[in-house]
Amino acid sequence: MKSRRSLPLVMVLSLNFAAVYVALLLFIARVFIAGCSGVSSEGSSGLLSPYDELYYRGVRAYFREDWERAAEFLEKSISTRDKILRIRRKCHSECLAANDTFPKLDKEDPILWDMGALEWIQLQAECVRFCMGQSVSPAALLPVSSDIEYEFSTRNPYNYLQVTYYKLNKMSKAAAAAHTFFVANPSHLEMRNNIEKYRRMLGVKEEAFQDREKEKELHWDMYDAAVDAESSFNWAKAVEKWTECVNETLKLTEECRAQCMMAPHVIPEEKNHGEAVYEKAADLSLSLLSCRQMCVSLVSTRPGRVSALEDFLPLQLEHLHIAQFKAGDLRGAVETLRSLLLFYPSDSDSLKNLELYTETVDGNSEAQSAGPASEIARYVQRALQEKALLISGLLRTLCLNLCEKHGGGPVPVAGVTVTLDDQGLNGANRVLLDGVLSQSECDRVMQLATIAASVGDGYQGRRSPHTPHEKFEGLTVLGALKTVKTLMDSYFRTPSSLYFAYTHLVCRSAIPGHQEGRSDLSHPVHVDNCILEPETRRCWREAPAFTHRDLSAVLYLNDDFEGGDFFFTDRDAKTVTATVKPKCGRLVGFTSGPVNPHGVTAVTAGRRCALVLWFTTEKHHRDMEREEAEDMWAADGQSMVKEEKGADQSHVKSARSGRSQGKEKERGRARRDEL
Ligand SMILES: O=C(O)CCC(=O)C(=O)O
Ligand SMILES: [Fe+2]
Repeated sequence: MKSRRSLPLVMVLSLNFAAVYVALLLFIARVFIAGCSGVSSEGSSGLLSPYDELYYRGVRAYFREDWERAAEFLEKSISTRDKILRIRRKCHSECLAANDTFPKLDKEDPILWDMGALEWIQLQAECVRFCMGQSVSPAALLPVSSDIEYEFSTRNPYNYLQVTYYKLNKMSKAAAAAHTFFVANPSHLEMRNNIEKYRRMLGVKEEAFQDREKEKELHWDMYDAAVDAESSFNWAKAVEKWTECVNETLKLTEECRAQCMMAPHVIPEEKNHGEAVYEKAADLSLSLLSCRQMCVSLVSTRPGRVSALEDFLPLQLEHLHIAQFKAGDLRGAVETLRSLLLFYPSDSDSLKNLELYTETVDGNSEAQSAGPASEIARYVQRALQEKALLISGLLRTLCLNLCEKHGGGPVPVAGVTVTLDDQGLNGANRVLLDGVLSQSECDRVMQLATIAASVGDGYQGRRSPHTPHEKFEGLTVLGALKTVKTLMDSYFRTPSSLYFAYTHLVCRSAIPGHQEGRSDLSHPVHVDNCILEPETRRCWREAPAFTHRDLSAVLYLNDDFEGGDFFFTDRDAKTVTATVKPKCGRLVGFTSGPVNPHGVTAVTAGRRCALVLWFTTEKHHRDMEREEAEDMWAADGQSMVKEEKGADQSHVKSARSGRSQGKEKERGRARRDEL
């Protein structure tokens, strides 16, 4: 007998331990969260244990070099996973039969569809969970980590098993494990060498080199057999093998899709958050649909290959109808061709073939009346429907972010009127409101700016960051301006809750004696939530821009100055599309993104003051400082505003200053500590 010691065993000892380790930590957390400390590897309750736990036990035993235990647990993890997947498949079909009214997309009201889909998903998931609960322990019902899924999908358990069986001197089992791993990892050189060595070992027969996962990939064998039969013109056999292959492919795809139901779909909790639930419902149904779509490429990818065989099912149908025609099964050929036409209804080759077949069978009414195979018809119908839903869902999600028309909602505050809308302002998602503040309110806020300036606000006496011809003062105003939020919320019909992101009062004063021949702007053209690149007309939604800003509002306080017009431009930052003359109580509101580049012309005389507000839909970006100040104000019922000392010009620099974003956050934190 040849020596076994020559087999190098370093190969798998270095195998993905890091990944396993990370996944192990995740698993421990999962068990901890599930509170199921007493999971028995044997499943003492008679229920199946979590296969990831069994796998970790196996891996731990492996690294302890406890080979008996390693083999036991690794094998158990593989067989338990198979059982659980089978049960899930069975439960899925049973539940589908009981809950088979998948919602149809309502084009008029996609939100209703999402809610319908959400309800359907929940019902189905609940049914599957209950069904599986009969044979699977509660811990094993929880989704496993993606690391573990990756381990199994790359057949890594067989990598461990190969060494384990070698150590246990079970060479045939080691050879099978090596082969099984190698099928999915054909460029693994060490495993190739190992297989060579096993082959040279006495006592290891050729049959030992079996693919233990073959059952899950039977369609590839059928596929290869069908191609073989075709090349030897054995049409009857080709028909048989292509038929088997089509059926197996459908079965595997359905099996894969059934698993999507259990992917970690989190049901929205914030029921009271109105529209946020709709968005989550949309996300949820989208993630389910994309998981199901992914199955098509998974099933069309040979083990060990990276890319899928394109159009796998139509390709098989194409081969099948030709084989059927050649074998003289005209009825079958017509039926298959009709199935193929479901995928590509206007494919000219298929239509010509159909014509040819029908001519050939002229008078054979039985063949003529053949329709598509019902199973394929169902499959295609559903796949197309899901694809349409997926595409419309993705478009809708994109649209919510990019192209949805905002604006046009009511302005529910007495005395406030819409002066100009999108049309009047010659753009999208813009509004000009008047009457938001009364003259006395404007005066009061203006006084604050004056007080702040006299007590030495951080901006006082400084040159404007944008132009040396103006003095620049700024101060944060907290507490007030809920009205602005109400107006913005209502007019722009924001789909989710709005939060104040940042609010401040900005005054720009002309410096006498510096106004000759000015050609600069008080505030250069910019976009509030991205970095505008006028040359390319692109806007980079990345740091240092305040990317979380969704809506912008500027509330003007006075008009006793010269210049200082607010204006919108095109993305070239040059073509002015609308101009707004500030005055007390006038509010210009707009979405903070690239459809609304804007700037301020030079203030050439006097002092121009405005409250500038930004809103976000991202809760974690809300202005804590403002909320806390508001709470304080509510508690002592005194001042409505809180002056902020040491404010710097970073706020008005908006998207262009790298420092400013960090500072805004930093200051937010510092202030909270002080409060
Ligand atoms: O003061 C204005 O009119 C506009 C200010 C502005 O666009 C900004 O601060 O980002
Ligand atoms: Fe701005």
